Amino acid sequence: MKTTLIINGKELNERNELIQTDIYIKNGNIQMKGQQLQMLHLDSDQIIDAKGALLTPGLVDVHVHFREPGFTHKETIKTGSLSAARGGYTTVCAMPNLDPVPDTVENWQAVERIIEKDAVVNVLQYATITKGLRSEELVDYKALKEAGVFAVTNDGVGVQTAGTMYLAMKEAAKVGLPIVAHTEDESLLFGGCMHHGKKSKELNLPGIISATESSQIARDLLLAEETGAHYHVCHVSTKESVRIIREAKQAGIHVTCEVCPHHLILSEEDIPCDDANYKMNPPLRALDDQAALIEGLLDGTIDCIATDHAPHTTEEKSVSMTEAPFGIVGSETAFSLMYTHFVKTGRFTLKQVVDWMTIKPADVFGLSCGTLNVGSPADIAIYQLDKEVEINPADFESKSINTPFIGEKVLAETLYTFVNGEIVWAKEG
Ligand SMILES: NC(=O)N[C@@H](CC(=O)O)C(=O)O
Ligand SMILES: [Zn+2]
Ligand SMILES: [Zn+2]
Repeated sequence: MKTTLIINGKELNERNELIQTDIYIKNGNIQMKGQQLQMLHLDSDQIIDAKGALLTPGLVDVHVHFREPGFTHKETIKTGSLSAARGGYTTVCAMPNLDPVPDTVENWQAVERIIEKDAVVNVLQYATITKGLRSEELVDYKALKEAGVFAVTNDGVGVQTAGTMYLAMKEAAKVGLPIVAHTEDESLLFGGCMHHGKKSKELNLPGIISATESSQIARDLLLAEETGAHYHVCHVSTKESVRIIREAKQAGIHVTCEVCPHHLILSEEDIPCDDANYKMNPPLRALDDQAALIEGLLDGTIDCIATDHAPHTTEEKSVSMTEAPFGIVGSETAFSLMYTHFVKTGRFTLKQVVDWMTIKPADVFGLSCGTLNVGSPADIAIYQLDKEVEINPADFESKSINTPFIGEKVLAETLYTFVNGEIVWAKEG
């Protein structure tokens, strides 16, 4: 195993100050941290000069779609994990809307084997809440938990019946599995492809009302209260969702939630025309929703930031929003976009953004990652904060390029990503 010395890095302290830091990596762990470690003449196989760049814990993304097995023309575990690495992510949680669906120990272990073989970052694979993602039969939570599953979700579809969700929470709670929910009441969908509001009227496209999401969260919060389950809400997008989650937290219900960079940065007003690269589920909402998400992060109602990296082919995305699949890629641009839009503009501190993308998501599921503490695995991202680069699909590691942010100039470029002390991604040159 290699030993590595990273010199001339800058690490954030608790007061959001950048402190000169060197990191010495041995046996895959952070062995030592401090200033002028070079003076100690440690034995090191390689020295990486960070040249004043930012060192953060490797980012943690609790919501990605890697499409393998089943949809490998969109992404694979290999390309998805490389894409995560390029964004500075070192631990990601992969959604189970796959084929075959990981709804049994056997199917879940089959995905695990591909992860073991191909993933360049740590990938935790979700199992499902129900068989085949249908709101009918529960999966065997006890067997899945014993096999090593950390949480279950039907992401991509909502659990449509309250009875199924109630039983799922009751059974999952017994074995300590969090229920992670994509909340969408299909009876309130009415064929919508974007937020029901100003823009859907302007473009004359069918809208999705906010209650399609929030009413199912309301139902589930009460079921979580009843059952004591840990209930985590995916990609919160409406002001009503934020409000009821805030109230639920105050009432002591065990609820956590995530928000995506695109819902923080964009609103329906930013959709220029019928362009499917602006189509994702949940959709870009109104300006007051966007404001509520930002406020929700700031007051702790929203726990963390997750990308919902959802690759689809260019062909699938070159049709009308009414026809195209929902979803945009996000792993490679998340940190740069958050830094550029929120830190550079003074709306969030760098420390807040880093925490929401590292230790906070790790804490939601009790994962032992997301820090640069001595003794922890050397999962590290190095970012050059001050250089502007254009988001260019030619640079993407992902198989897919479906994002509305192409062509945007952003700061905070990833220079290196380390997982267990090994470089898994490095900027060329
Ligand atoms: N977010 C999306 O718009 N799409 C996701 C499914 C999901 O996360 O709901 C996908 O799998 O493509
Ligand atoms: Zn979803
Ligand atoms: Zn998703």
